[in-house]
Amino acid sequence: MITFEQVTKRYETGQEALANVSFQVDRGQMVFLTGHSGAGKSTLLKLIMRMETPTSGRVQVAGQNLTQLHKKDIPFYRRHIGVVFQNHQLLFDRTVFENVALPMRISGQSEVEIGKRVRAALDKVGLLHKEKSNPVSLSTGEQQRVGIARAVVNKPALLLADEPTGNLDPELSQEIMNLFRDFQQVGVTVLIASHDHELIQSMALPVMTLADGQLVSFG
Ligand SMILES: Nc1ncnc2c1ncn2[C@@H]1O[C@H](COP(=O)(O)OP(=O)(O)OP(=O)(O)O)[C@@H](O)[C@H]1O
Repeated sequence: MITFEQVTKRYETGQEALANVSFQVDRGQMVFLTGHSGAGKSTLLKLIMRMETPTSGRVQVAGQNLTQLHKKDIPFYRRHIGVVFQNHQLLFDRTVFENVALPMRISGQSEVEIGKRVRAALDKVGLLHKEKSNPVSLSTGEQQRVGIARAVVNKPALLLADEPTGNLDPELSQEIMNLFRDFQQVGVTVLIASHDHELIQSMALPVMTLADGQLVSFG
């Protein structure tokens, strides 16, 4: 699903964020990405989202060489990737339903389809009864689940999460992980960047470790 071949990313500042990184994540795998602050985790995720391009090497996602991806095709490409952030980036001027509906509105889908899929996504994260609420009235864990519902509403084949449990207590973190597991079990590939060693150790999952831009282990 994701293949990096000798990928190096050097920013314009001269900072080398990734150095000669190669790995493969198979379809349907769930993998942790870890490493110290500044190790290159966000850069790796940005390359997968095609928000950055490699200085050298090749990034391939779902059989598509991202360097060859035409600019006009990037929005369509991104539609197949769900992204979950630590600070969930919800809009507080609209309902939970509308927050989750946003990616589908952007891709111009019908009202009937939106209603069906948004409710299915909210049901999956256990928040169907909150569809009319404003996200501001929800707990942090619930807000994070709304963020996850929004990330999966377009049924992505790939789910990326950047510190998804950063501000949650261990119990809620576990809950979020169980949700990711559910998605993995229906065939979604899940890549989770995290600093949370306790959480990582509590899950029997492959771990990719970056240090100073190098992939030091994957197992
Ligand atoms: N847009 C940018 N321009 C220049 N340097 C950057 C840019 N983005 C990241 N860097 C640098 O690249 C290196 C890797 O950063 P990155 O954000 O990928 O690390 P990270 O592992 O995600 O860190 P954190 O856990 O703190 O988020 C760091 O030295 C960072 O300062």
